[in-house]
Amino acid sequence: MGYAQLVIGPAGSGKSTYCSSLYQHCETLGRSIHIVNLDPAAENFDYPVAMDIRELISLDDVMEELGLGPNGGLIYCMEHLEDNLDDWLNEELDNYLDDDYLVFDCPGQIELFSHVPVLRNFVEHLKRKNFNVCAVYLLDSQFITDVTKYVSGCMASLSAMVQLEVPHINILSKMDLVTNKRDVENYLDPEPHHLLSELNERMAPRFKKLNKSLIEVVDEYSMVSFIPLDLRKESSIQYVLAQIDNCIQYGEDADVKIRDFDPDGDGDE
Ligand SMILES: Nc1nc2c(ncn2[C@@H]2O[C@H](COP(=O)(O)OP(=O)(O)OP(=O)(O)O)[C@@H](O)[C@H]2O)c(=O)[nH]1
Ligand SMILES: [Mg+2]
Repeated sequence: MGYAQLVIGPAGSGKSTYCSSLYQHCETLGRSIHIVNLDPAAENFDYPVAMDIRELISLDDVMEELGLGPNGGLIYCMEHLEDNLDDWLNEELDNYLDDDYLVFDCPGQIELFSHVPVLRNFVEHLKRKNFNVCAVYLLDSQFITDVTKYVSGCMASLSAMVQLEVPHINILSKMDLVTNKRDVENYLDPEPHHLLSELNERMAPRFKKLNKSLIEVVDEYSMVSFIPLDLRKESSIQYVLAQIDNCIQYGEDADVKIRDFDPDGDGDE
């Protein structure tokens, strides 16, 4: 059984920074973790890259040879990855052991988890390879400065959740940029009524019915809950990681192993 986090979220929401902080955190703990770059456009990394999509395909080549723009080029690269799950990805995964923990740093283009099936097929593939997978959706804390932004961020997260069908954790990133902590409280686990009245206040009266439906959708999926992440604090990273580990049952199996392991070798329990 392997373990995997798929780190997704809008462009610039802090996915790669989260990955590198997570790597450092685990390194301090002496815990093994491997970060995989799935962004064919990424150039600089603050973490050791365990696997790299750029070894399979380069965005620059695609743009140049096929005359595609950056976003079309990215979709092309990701579809190429999809076509190569059985060979390239499997070969790469063969380098890892059963218990390994992989973190996939994804590109930020929203279409990858809204309407293109690439990531879904990627996740399905990992599941078939016996990985417990969790989607980790990062939303920039600046989204809470405006309720309309916040709701659109929630909808994007929801569409990822519906598309991917794996356990899903929402994180509010860049908490160091939030000056008024009380503002945040209202958005971590918000009251639907509260959100609705704020939306109504913010938007023209003719949107009232739409607002109500939107909030109902978000509420019915009961997914609007965010864990705040402040990368300056080890305790914050630790808390987020514990929630994710719990979600993919990491550690539970390890406990079983430790219990099953009989150091005396006499077989008595
Ligand atoms: N203040 C602050 N800035 C952050 C934090 N995390 C990321 N940033 C900044 O936000 C910008 C984007 O961060 P990235 O980690 O590259 O975001 P990303 O989600 O990987 O971006 P894409 O891969 O392009 O979608 C960078 O300038 C980071 O320095 C944080 O916790 N606090
Ligand atoms: Mg990135």
